[in-house]
Amino acid sequence: MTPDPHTSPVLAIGLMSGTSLDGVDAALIETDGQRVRRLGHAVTVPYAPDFRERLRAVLGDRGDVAGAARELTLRHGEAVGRLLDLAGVAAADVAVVGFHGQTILHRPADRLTRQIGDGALLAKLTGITVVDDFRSADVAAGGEGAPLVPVYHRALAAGLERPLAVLNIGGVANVTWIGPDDDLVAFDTGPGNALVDDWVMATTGRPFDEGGSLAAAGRVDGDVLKRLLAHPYFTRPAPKSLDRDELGRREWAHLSPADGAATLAAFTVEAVAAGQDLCPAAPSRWLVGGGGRHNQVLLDGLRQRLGVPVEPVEAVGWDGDALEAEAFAFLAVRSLRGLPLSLPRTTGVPQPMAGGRTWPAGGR
Ligand SMILES: Nc1ncnc2c1ncn2[C@@H]1O[C@H](COP(=O)(O)OP(=O)(O)OP(=O)(O)O)[C@@H](O)[C@H]1O
Ligand SMILES: CC(=O)N[C@H]1[C@@H]2OC[C@@H](O2)[C@@H](O)[C@@H]1O[C@H](C)C(=O)O
Repeated sequence: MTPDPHTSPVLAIGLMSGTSLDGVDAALIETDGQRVRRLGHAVTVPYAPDFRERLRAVLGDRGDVAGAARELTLRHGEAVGRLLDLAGVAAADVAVVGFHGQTILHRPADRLTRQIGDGALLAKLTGITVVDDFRSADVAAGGEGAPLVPVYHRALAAGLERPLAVLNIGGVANVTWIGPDDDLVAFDTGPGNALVDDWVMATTGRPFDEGGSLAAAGRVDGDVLKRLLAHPYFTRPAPKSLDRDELGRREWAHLSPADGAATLAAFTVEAVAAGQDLCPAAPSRWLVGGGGRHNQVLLDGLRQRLGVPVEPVEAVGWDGDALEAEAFAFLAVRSLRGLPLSLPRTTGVPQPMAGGRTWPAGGR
């Protein structure tokens, strides 16, 4: 029987440029948009420091947004090229590229979210159909527009124990709770690495706290931590989402570099612990993806606070650096097939919501 091109598994590439502004992750998967048949190669193309600064300068939707969007798109085109070379796959064999873009503004309460990147240009550069603008439809319908990875986490986690929590510690941290009937609850827990990164850069000139060594040498300032956790975000019910710098009010400016790193790491951990109380039932296991899983202070803190196994996602054979990029490959296939990207309990959208905008390979 000939496979149905509308429902059979296809090769898809996902591209994610996250809130850490550190680079673009690209990943290849094979999926029908419901199940993941195969995980393929993945690459990261790091951004040079001057491009990071140009991206940082357009956060808040100001400055040379068009220039940054164009350069970002070129970097993404480069990532696709490298991934295809590595995988030994021809562009013509890839059905779609899921292009998340770079979030430069996220204010769902005002029905605003903006991811920059030029989908038409990327389709032209790669010769592959591109899906972008994943969050707008959800936000326009009254949803948070984030997180969107939960449906992918659920597909990947088929067969694992429940209730399961999949935690991503990127610039911002977000959790997917997967219940006994495969029901989902998701939200951003609070800070991930972005505050620590900015602090470590400002006080030591290094881009992040390698392994958590600076935090390990410091002492948590209980008063500062208490003030940080008093932010109204932490008592808001789920679903909820954050903009990168929404929590940054610099209460910690007077601390030593090590004490600041320790206090901000504790902030990330305590925000996750607060998030556990928003889950319908306490997860029996936490799987951690994103760059924060390399920070030992974060992982040790989570283990202490959560009291159940907390492991990097590699424990179940996933790639913690590629998970979000893979998710946007999966979501792009779902978008082409009209399947929902978000659900009432993942983004607060009134009904399961489709989304994404398609730029055909041939250009039109
Ligand atoms: N070896 C390491 N030790 C400590 N921290 C690390 C290490 N490697 C990466 N990180 C942290 O992980 C961050 C990058 O994480 P990741 O790539 O998951 O974020 P992102 O995808 O940009 O963010 P988001 O998921 O919020 O969109 C770095 O900025 C750094 O803080
Ligand atoms: C608006 C936006 O870009 N949010 C990101 C960010 O980075 C982590 C967290 O905040 C999450 O909500 C989301 O990304 C992931 C990929 C998501 O949508 O699931």
